Amino acid sequence: MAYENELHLAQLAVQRATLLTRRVYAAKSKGTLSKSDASPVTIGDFGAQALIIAAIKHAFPSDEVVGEEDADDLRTNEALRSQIWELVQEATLDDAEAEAVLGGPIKDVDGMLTALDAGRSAGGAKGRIWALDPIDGTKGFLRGGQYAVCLALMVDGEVVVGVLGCPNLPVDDKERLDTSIGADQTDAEGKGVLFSAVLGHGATSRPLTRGALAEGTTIKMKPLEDITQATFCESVEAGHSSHGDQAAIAGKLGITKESVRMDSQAKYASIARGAGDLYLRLPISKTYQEKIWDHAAGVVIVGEAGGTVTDAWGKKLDFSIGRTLSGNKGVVAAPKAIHPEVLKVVIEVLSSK
Ligand SMILES: Nc1ncnc2c1ncn2[C@@H]1O[C@H](COP(=O)(O)O)[C@@H](O)[C@H]1OP(=O)(O)O
Ligand SMILES: [Mg+2]
Repeated sequence: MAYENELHLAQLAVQRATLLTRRVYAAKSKGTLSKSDASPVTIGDFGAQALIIAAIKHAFPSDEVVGEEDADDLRTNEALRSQIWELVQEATLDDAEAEAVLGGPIKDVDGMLTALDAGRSAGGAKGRIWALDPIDGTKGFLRGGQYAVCLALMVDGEVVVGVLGCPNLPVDDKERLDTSIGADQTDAEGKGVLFSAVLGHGATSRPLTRGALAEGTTIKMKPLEDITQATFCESVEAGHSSHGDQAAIAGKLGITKESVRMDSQAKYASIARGAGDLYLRLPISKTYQEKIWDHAAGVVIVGEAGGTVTDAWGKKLDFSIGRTLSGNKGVVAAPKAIHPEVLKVVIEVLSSK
């Protein structure tokens, strides 16, 4: 299979980093996250980004990375730096082979800072560039709801590999799909899902483990014969997409079920495995540009599970422009067969404003 080594590296790197974020949340819940006064999101973000970039640079030294964070804050904040260094050192997988693929633990503090700083790529249309969001859905992370550790590889501007670590999604998609799953979160095994896809080679999911990867299962979007029976996903945050426009679109499509609101790219993952059908993200701000790391992994996973993802005007999401999706507005994700019908209504609603 194409990109087999990249996929394996990405899966293990995301798994190791996701476990770190879960440990941060557990420490926050227990009140033992006291060393610096930084928010748990900041701590998790830095730790996860350092771990993932260190692994990428070990395996593919000349690849670039577009990451959300850099090391500036850590260079000036000693308490934060040592807290994150401690966490990063402890974050090893329980499997020597997996650790060897990742290059083992980061060697020293400088190595951690160098890894963080390697996320400054400007992106673009040429070469191999990874897009990384160490904690997507920060609000979800803080409320013990959905969040995701997101990593994708783009080659010449096209997303070819995507991996999402969703530690608070139920392993069994028949379980309820809501946002109150992580309230009693620990870093114990038995919760969470790792999703992945390679362009042209399908999408899979597997339970999140602490060691070697669990066996993967192919995922597919739910075949939807009657659009009025659809379940649509949207952001929890009303400031991130227009709940009003999305309700109007659902109404025009004859959808009567209430939307499922969740944070992060867990929405892409959920519809890809058939726990929901549509994802609507209608722009609310005229100026906000979506970031590539907020969509790259989710888009290839939905595409490989039988879906189509475009922006709100039907354009393909263009990951080749730089760090943002400056050529696009909004997101419409749906099973291939019904995407045109959904898009028609989206455009009607947007045009009538
Ligand atoms: N005005 C906005 N419109 C759309 N997305 C936004 C906006 N402001 C922030 N975001 C991004 O939405 C993502 C979360 O989306 P969701 O609501 O689906 O969980 C975050 O990565 C967040 O970026 P940031 O992390 O820079 O705040
Ligand atoms: Mg994000």
